[in-house]
Amino acid sequence: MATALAVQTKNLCKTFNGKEVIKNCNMSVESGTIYGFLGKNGAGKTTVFKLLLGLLKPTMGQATVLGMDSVQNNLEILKRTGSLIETPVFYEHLSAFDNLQIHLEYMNSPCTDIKDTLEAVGLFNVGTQPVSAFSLGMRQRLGIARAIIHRPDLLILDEPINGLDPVGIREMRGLFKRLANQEGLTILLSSHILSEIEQIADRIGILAEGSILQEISPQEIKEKYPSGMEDYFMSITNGGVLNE
Ligand SMILES: Nc1ncnc2c1ncn2[C@@H]1O[C@H](COP(=O)(O)OP(=O)(O)OP(=O)(O)O)[C@@H](O)[C@H]1O
Repeated sequence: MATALAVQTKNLCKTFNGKEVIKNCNMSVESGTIYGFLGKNGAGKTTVFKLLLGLLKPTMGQATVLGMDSVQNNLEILKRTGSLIETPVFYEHLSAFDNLQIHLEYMNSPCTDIKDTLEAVGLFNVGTQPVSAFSLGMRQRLGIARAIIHRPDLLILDEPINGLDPVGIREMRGLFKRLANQEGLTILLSSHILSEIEQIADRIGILAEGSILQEISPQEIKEKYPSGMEDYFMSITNGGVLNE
């Protein structure tokens, strides 16, 4: 039986000012799985995320997200997707609760369990304190809460564990796994923390200079590189040669 794909790109290309940043990028993300997106700084991960969300238009090629074309159906895609891209922006003078409420109104979502969502991301007892008083990690947690609160089908998270302490990283890992395994969400996330991607991802995509070099499971990496993810990453992004 064919597996449903939540995300598929075909020869996706994006050029900025004559510079080809995304080049014939072909990726496939199966529904209900966690896909870890790896690549060096500047490889193009955030650009791919923006193309999937319809926030950028491809120069060539196509992205299909939840069965829809990223350009023609970008509003519908945005409705059914939760995302955390770059530094999240909030209404600074308002509380976490109020920020989420405004987001729900904007998304026209019937969801009302704001308190539960705040608890799920570990924002207990933040009460009426304004977001301007939040630490970096608290802002990241609120960004994740905003991405999940309207019950999306797809989560696109750009470096979601940035700024989180070890407890927060473990909590978010548990949350993402629960959302994928129990609620069937598809999660596409990037991180530079290889061990985190290894622990959480069902499948890993390696982006280098705008193209997908390989899509592979953590299990396959373990078999091919018993020395670990770091050696795998160094080798694959260095043309198959290990950088000593
Ligand atoms: N709006 C833009 N205009 C011009 N160049 C851009 C624009 N957005 C991204 N780029 C360039 O595209 C390349 C890829 O950037 P991108 O942010 O997608 O990489 P990344 O893989 O997410 O990097 P990092 O891991 O450092 O976050 C970089 O060279 C960047 O300078």
